[in-house]
Amino acid sequence: MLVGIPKEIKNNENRVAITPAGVANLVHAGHRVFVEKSAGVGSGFLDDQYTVAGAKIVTAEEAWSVDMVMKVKEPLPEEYGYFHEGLILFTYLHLAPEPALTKALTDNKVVGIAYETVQLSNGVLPLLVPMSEVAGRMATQLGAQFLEQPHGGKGILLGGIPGVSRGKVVIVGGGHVGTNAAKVAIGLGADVTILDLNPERLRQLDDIFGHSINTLISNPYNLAEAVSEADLVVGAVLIPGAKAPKLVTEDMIKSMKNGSVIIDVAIDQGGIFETTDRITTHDDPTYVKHGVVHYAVANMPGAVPRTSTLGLTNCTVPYAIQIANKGYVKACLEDEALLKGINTLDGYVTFKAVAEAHGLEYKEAKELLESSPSHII
Ligand SMILES: NC(=O)C1=CN([C@@H]2O[C@H](COP(=O)(O)OP(=O)(O)OC[C@H]3O[C@@H](n4cnc5c(N)ncnc54)[C@H](O)[C@@H]3O)[C@@H](O)[C@H]2O)C=CC1
Ligand SMILES: CC(=O)C(=O)O
Repeated sequence: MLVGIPKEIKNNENRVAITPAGVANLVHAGHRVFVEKSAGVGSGFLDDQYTVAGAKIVTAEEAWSVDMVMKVKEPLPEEYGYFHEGLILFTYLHLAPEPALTKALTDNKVVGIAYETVQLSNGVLPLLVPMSEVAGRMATQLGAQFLEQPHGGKGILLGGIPGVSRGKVVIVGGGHVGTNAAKVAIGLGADVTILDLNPERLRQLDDIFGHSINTLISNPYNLAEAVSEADLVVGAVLIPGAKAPKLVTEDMIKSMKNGSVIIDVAIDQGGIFETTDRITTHDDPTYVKHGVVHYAVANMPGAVPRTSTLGLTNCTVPYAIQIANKGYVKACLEDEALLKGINTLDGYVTFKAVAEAHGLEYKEAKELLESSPSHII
């Protein structure tokens, strides 16, 4: 199979979908790899390293004229023109809040396999986890920074000092982002509260962190109370593949003190705060609404590309090799986790929550794959 790796074009997105080691693995398995010129530079990988590993350095157009494109972020409108029928696109897609991208993929009959919906039988999302680890740790780090007065915050140190109280961090959603945000917040000495809908998850968090955290079941009453007292709120809720629920209302934001900070990590799925009505960029990451600093960058790990590229590709490349070796039909029919990653196929939306988000017809990927000529042969 011919695999293409375009350079990412999103604002300050310096991750790349493959390392030279990943290229060597694909080449060793008998595949060809086209890497767009300078695609890896932001992550510290030079064209020469890719060449030595067996890749060919090409233009953007050539990197898209392949059987399978591996990317990091969802394609931007400038890239839709490269879509072609039967192209396998293996990347984060986040289609629920993206009607135009969903249409471009279905109109062009692209096989859209989304990293974020590949799901193991125990519910874990193996290709989202590494970036959630990064974004969760960054969320507290960034929150602490934006609480500093020169960055628009109320001017508090999350850990306090002897004789002065600690800052309050409220984390909504106790999954991978939430747990990693908590680790850093506890390390800084903050007063940490985690809300989750799932009591079993709260039990696990209690076992992990003990008395270093407070746990609260997530409901509008508890959320309103916790948010009103918080210095920093981290939005870390996920319903896989679906648009994020707007759990924190505008009134709750109004109840926060001026100079408080919210970090809406879940903005890639639309965000959980009613007031994060737009995505921000690493160039201009915050805006102030009702006196509260809002951060809503949808590619947070792009700011630490070296760590993120290594962490992401550790997990994505083994799946890419499966797809390249077997073809997507066989690979997805033989691996339930990968099958769940298919969001668009043969011109249809094949992920229920995405179809529901856009009012489009839903078709089961398995059915379409089983009736595909390459399966029948
Ligand atoms: N902005 C960015 O750059 C990045 C964003 N993300 C996003 O962060 C979000 C969270 O991801 P993960 O932590 O990996 O998901 P996860 O699945 O590990 O955790 C989500 C948690 O939310 C909980 N939850 C669901 N409904 C809830 C409710 N009503 N109230 C409270 N908790 C609720 C679940 O029980 C679960 O524990 C996702 O949207 C993900 O795509 C991840 C990485 C980077
Ligand atoms: C998960 C995601 O949106 C990211 O890593 O950018």
